[in-house]
Amino acid sequence: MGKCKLAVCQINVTADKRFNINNARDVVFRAASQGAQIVLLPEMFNCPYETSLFPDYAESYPDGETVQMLSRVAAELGIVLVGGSIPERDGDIVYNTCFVFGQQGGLLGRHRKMHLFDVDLPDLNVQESSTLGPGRDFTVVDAGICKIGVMICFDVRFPELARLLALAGVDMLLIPAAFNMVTGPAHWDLTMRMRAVDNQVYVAAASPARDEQAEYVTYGHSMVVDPWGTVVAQAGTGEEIIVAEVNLETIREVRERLPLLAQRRTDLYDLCKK
Ligand SMILES: O=C(O)CCC(=O)C(=O)O
Repeated sequence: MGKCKLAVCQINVTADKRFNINNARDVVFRAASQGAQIVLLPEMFNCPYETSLFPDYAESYPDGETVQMLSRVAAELGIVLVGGSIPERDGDIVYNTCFVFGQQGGLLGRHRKMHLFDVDLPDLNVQESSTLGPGRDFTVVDAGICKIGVMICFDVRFPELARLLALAGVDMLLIPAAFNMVTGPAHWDLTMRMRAVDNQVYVAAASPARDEQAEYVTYGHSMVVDPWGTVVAQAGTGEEIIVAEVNLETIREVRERLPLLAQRRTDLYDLCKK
């Protein structure tokens, strides 16, 4: 069973789309120079996280400048690039989409955020569905060295999705995300670690760096969690690359000693039968 190096890039995101694209490119180069074979970028890395701005920053596949950059950089560096997310326009609908490119620059997968972040909390009202449409497809990417399941931010709160991806055989859940100063301190570590423990997979989440002046202040603290739930790497709040080794043997060992997936009582779980 194999090992690989995963880099999670916590990057600055500004109102300047061109800056964001160039900065992401530079940071991915730095991550690859540290030996990373798989590189993960944050949610909405080419656009401030403001629902009203998503349509203005949106672009289409394959002609958009951000996706073109991601494909070129993946090929140039010979890495698997899990390109965070960007607003993607398809006809009349804008999606919150993660494009994954392979070592030759080809598209390996595309995840459109399934669960839109519509919440009304004290000090936080976000209605993604005011400008975005929800995705419908599960995204499992065969990256050669390992199988990757992709979820975007709020998707992580739905254990069903992570479980379906685990049952489909993924070794890691890669999550472009942008928690905030209300839900981040309360739930970021807990949720990421829980999805790893539930499913005995690696979990990595990439956040934009924190900008205190932004309308939506992101939490930061990008992290990598191993299948035992241990946080093996974690960023602070500024721009930072964290690198971790992913060891597929660790997944096998944890599952052998604590066989959660095998001990599920699927014979009892169908409530409709009662
Ligand atoms: O689930 C959360 O607390 C944050 C979700 C979020 O920020 C998002 O989905 O963009």
